[in-house]
Amino acid sequence: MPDTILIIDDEAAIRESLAGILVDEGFVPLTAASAEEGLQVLDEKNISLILLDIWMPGMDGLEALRLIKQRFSLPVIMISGHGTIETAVQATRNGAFDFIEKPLSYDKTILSIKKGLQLAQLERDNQLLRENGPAVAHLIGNSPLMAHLRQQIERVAPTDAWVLIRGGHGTGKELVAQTIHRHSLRSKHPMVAVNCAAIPEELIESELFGHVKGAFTGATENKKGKFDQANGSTLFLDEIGDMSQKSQAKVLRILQEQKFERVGGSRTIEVDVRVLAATNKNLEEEIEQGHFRADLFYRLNVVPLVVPDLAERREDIPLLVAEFVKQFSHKGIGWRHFSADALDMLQRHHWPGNVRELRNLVERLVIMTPGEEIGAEDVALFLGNVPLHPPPAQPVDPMYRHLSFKDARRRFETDYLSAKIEENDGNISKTAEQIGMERSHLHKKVKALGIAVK
Ligand SMILES: Nc1ncnc2c1ncn2[C@@H]1O[C@H](COP(=O)(O)OP(=O)(O)OP(=O)(O)O)[C@@H](O)[C@H]1O
Repeated sequence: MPDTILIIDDEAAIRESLAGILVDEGFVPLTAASAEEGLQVLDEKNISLILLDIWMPGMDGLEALRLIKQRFSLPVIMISGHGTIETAVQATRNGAFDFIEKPLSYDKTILSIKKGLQLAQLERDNQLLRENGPAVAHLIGNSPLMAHLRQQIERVAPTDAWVLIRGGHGTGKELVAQTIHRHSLRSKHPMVAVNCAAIPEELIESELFGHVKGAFTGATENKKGKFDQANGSTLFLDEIGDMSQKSQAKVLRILQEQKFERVGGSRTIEVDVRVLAATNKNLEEEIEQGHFRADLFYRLNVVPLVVPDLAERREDIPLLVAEFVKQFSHKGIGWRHFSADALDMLQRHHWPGNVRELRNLVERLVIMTPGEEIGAEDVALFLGNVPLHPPPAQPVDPMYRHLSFKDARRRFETDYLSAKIEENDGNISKTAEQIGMERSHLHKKVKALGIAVK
């Protein structure tokens, strides 16, 4: 989408010639004949950069620059016919990005505009990276379900299709969205994420679409929404099932026309945004109950992705544990290692909170276990009394398969006691003590079973 550049200059000839140059270079020019008019345009339009004359009747360029910088973070290039070093220094101090002199050189002006736009984009990206936290993790897991999901991601990522990601809490829906974005043509800008469930219903619209000053109590300034921030990039709408009907209607319109209006505003804003949406709600049920728009659901669900519950891909648990141990060790905790029994126990847990629950548990264990090895006892301590997924039933040992219960028991007792007595070199007292049995009782058993003692 082309950048819109605002030219504020009282000389009509300058405005016209600059506008012509800008059109030739693929920008959209807007013009204002005074600082006051320029400030008005800024309130109403989505401007990427300003060319601002210094000497104008009424409010001069330096004062306008001060007001603009207070309210917007936009690159401003000052232009002047009577440039002096002092005014240039003053303008830079007030936050001007560059200073060019009349008569304007075509090349210099375009170069300065391009640099200013690049810098603004870098600043926006940095801001988003700061807001969205550290670098994105990789999707771990080799189970057939994860391999299938990865294939689907690879197929859909480079297209511009909107995607609905479904799955339980903490299964990794946001990570899937990040992975799609990272493999998309929009990946040079950060993805913008919004958790619709975390924002009070009355503020969702303003958060997503922005608002104009005075739209509601507390709206003291014009504010850009997440759709503006994500222009040219990807917007991740988490918990889309929690969005109000009004917001759903607006999102549907963006999907169809890439247009929306700010809260309280009448101007239509065009954006180029790809939306990835996620939900753990049953949207079909929400539609039936009249809470979710069927048309939005069908438009979003063109490429449905389902992130499986962790309990459906237990084979991924050892890999995930290894990855999380690595992440936490980097935080200065030191290396830990999970014993085979501990991993087995983790694989039998039912994980209602999915990967997030596993990650939190590994973090707690890594911090709280003093030794290097984390054993099944440590895991049991932290998992508490939560019922474990029962281990799959083992087939009956062929040795007992055709015996009655009584004979199988006799066979087991004979084998077990013979082995234990041999281990203790035929010493009945030592054996009884080791296996927790009365000595006299063991004697009777040995006799009854006909075990030969050396
Ligand atoms: N396959 C995976 N590989 C590595 N880490 C994962 C994986 N899946 C999830 N995680 C991690 O688990 C945590 C939860 O994942 P995420 O936030 O993506 O889940 P979600 O489904 O969006 O959760 P919610 O439903 O609560 O919004 C994050 O720290 C994420 O990095």
